[in-house]
Amino acid sequence: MTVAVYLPLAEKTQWWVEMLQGLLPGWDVVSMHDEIDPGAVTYGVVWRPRTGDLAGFPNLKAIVSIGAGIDHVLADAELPEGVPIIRTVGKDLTQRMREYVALHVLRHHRDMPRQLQAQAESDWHAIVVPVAPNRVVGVMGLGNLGAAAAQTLAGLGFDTRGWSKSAKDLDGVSCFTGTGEMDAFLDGCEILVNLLPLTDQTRGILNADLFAKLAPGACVINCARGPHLVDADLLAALESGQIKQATLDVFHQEPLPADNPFWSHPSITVTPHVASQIDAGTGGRLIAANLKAFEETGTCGDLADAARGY
Ligand SMILES: NC(=O)C1=CN([C@@H]2O[C@H](COP(=O)(O)OP(=O)(O)OC[C@H]3O[C@@H](n4cnc5c(N)ncnc54)[C@H](OP(=O)(O)O)[C@@H]3O)[C@@H](O)[C@H]2O)C=CC1
Ligand SMILES: O=C(O)C(=O)CO
Repeated sequence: MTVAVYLPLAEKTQWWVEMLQGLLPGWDVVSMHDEIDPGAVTYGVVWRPRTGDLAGFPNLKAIVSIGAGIDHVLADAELPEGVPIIRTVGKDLTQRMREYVALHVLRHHRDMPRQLQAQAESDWHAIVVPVAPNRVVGVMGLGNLGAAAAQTLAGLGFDTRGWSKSAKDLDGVSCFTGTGEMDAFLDGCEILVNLLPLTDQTRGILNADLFAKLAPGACVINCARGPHLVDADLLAALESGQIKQATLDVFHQEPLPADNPFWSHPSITVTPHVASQIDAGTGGRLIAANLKAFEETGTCGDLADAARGY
């Protein structure tokens, strides 16, 4: 078996090649940054593949996304049809996202940005906020990450809501389903967390119309994909006060260009796509396990649905 690996940075790709080679004895693991024999490649392991690379492998059995999302694979305009896509999910990734969401929800809940501003002004400004059960938080997307994040927030005592495409039943979380229940989900929501996959249905979902349905002065945390957000609508909603604060981990263009106004906006916290980053250690083991299972059985537990988009 030959596994061809691609990440935009050649150095990082090499790091994954070495990790996977150690975990897949007897297999060949190569970098797509090097010259390779396209006919030998049976598996592609990719993050943001270059258009046409995967189409150049005539014997491809499956494509592995180095990540939970598969939008970056589906973005390849020449993606070979019908080749299964395996995503990478696991408990370390879920744990990391739980931590990120808890950190930023608590930060907004306790109004830390205002508290830090007071400290900078040597101002003994005691901010009293509602207790968590009186704070409505909502999580969009109740998959591996969203469900875990919502249950973490419920465990902290928040009045927690979740929204997904199909009906869910999660302990401590009020679940809303589909477009029909979206307005009820958003109504009165004070802190909104986005953990949806990027699809044709969800692109641009964080827009002026949605912001207007939240509680006035709500906070928004986007830790899914940059194109979920209409950037100009967020800036306008911050200007009007409808949105008080935002935490953004993902962006239309990554790395976020130095001249992007988000960097210096007083009400925006920027993190560089680190909410739940996969490392070659944990991720490598998950990917190697999926590749071995797929090779032996023709399937594995983490198959994505390309037609659905996630
Ligand atoms: N910033 C970071 O570091 C990371 C970001 N991510 C992002 O997080 C996203 C979510 O990951 P994960 O939890 O594993 O995804 P899953 O595929 O497990 O879950 C997706 C959830 O979104 C729901 N959903 C999809 N489309 C719609 C829609 N149109 N309306 C309502 N709900 C919808 C699904 O509903 P249903 O259950 O009914 O199908 C499901 O509950 C990834 O796609 C990726 O973009 C992932 C990892 C790290
Ligand atoms: O797993 C994903 O989809 C990611 O965005 C990893 O950073």
